[in-house]
Amino acid sequence: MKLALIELYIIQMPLKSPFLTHLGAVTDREGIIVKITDKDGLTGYGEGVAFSTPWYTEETVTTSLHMLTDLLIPLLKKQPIKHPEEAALLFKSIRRNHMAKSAIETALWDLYSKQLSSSLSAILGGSRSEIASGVVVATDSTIHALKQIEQYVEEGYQRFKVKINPEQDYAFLKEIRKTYPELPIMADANSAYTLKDLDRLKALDEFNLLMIEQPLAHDDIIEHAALQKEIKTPICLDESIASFDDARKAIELGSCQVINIKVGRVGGLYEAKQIHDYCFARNIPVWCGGMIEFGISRAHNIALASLPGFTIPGDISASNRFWEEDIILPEVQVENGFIKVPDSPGIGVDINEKRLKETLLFKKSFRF
Ligand SMILES: O=C(O)CCC(=O)c1ccccc1C(=O)O
Ligand SMILES: [Mg+2]
Repeated sequence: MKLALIELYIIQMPLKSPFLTHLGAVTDREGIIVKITDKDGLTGYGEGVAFSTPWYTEETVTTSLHMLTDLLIPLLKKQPIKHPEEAALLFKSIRRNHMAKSAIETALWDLYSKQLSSSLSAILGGSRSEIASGVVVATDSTIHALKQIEQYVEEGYQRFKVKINPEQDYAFLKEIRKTYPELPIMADANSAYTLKDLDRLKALDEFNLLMIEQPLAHDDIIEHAALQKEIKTPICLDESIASFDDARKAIELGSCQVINIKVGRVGGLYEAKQIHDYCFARNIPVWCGGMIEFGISRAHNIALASLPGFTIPGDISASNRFWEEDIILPEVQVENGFIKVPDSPGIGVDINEKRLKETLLFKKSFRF
C-alpha cells in the first residue's frame, strides 16, 4: 500500500452531559486519531476507541499508544502489505489489544478505499445507501431518562437503548413503558447481573424489550446460554464477543440471539466483517455498537452498518448526541431517523483540522 507516514494524535473533549453506567461515569473522552499517508499523498484515518481507564475492556489510551508505537507500527514497517486484511492477519501475532489494532487497521481500510477511489461501504460489500439510527440513554434518573427519550423521539431516532442494573431496572422500565408502550426499546446491563438475579431478569420479560444486552459477566458465554433458556427476551452479547471465534461459539452454545458488533472490540473491520458474514448466513441479526466515539470511528461504523446483515438500528447517533463540535466535516447527521452512507472515496468525511488542533493533547509521527 506504499505507506509513507503514520501520525498519532491524542485528543480530549468533554461530553455534553455525563454518560452514566453502573461501572462509572464518562464525562470527558480521550481518544487516538491515526492518520496514514501513502507515497502519493493520499490519507486514511482511523480511531482508537479505548477509554482513559479499563472499565469497559482491559485496554486504555496509554496501552493503545504503547502497542501502536512499540509493536504495531514497527510490524507494519517491517512487513509491507498490499491489503488491509494482511495487516489484520499480521497483527494476530500479537495477543488481543484489539482497540489498538483496530485504530490502525481501520485507517488502512480508509486509505485502501481511497487508493481505489471507492467508498469504504462499497469495498466492504455494503448494500444500503442509508442506515437506521439508534441512540443510548445513560443516566441514573428516571425523569432525566424520560426527558432524553422525548427529545430523541423528536429527533427521529428509531431504536432506544437504556442502561439498567439491579438498582435501576423493573420500576425504571415500567415508568418508561407507561409513557412509551410501543417504542422500540432495549436494555444494556454491562454485566450488572449474575444468575442469582434470575427472577429479576425474568421479570423484565413483561416489557417486551427488543433485547437485553450483556446481562451477565463480561467474559461469559456459558451462563448466558443458561439464562437464555429461562427468559423470553432475546440476549444480545457485547463485551463477551472479542473475536470471530467468540461469536461462533456463543451462537453454537445458544448464549445469544443477537450480536452487537463493535469494530474496536473485535480488532478491526476484517474481524467485524467475518462476524457479520457468519451471522448473515445463519439469519442471526447484528447491529453496530458505539463507544462514545468521535466522528472518524462513527464514519467507519456507518460504512460497516451498510452491510446487509445489520438489520437492527445500532448505537450510531448524530455527532451532536455527544459533542458540541465533532472532529469531522461534515458531521454525522440523522434525518428522519436515518444517516446517509457516503459514496465518496473511503469513509467519505474530512478531518476538521481546527477542531483537531483545539482538542489535541499530544502528537507523534512515524516515517516509513
Ligand atoms: O452510543 C454510543 O456511542 C455508546 C453506547 C454504549 O452503550 C457504550 C458506550 C461506551 C462503552 C460501552 C457501551 C456499551 O455498548 O456497552
Ligand atoms: Mg453494551
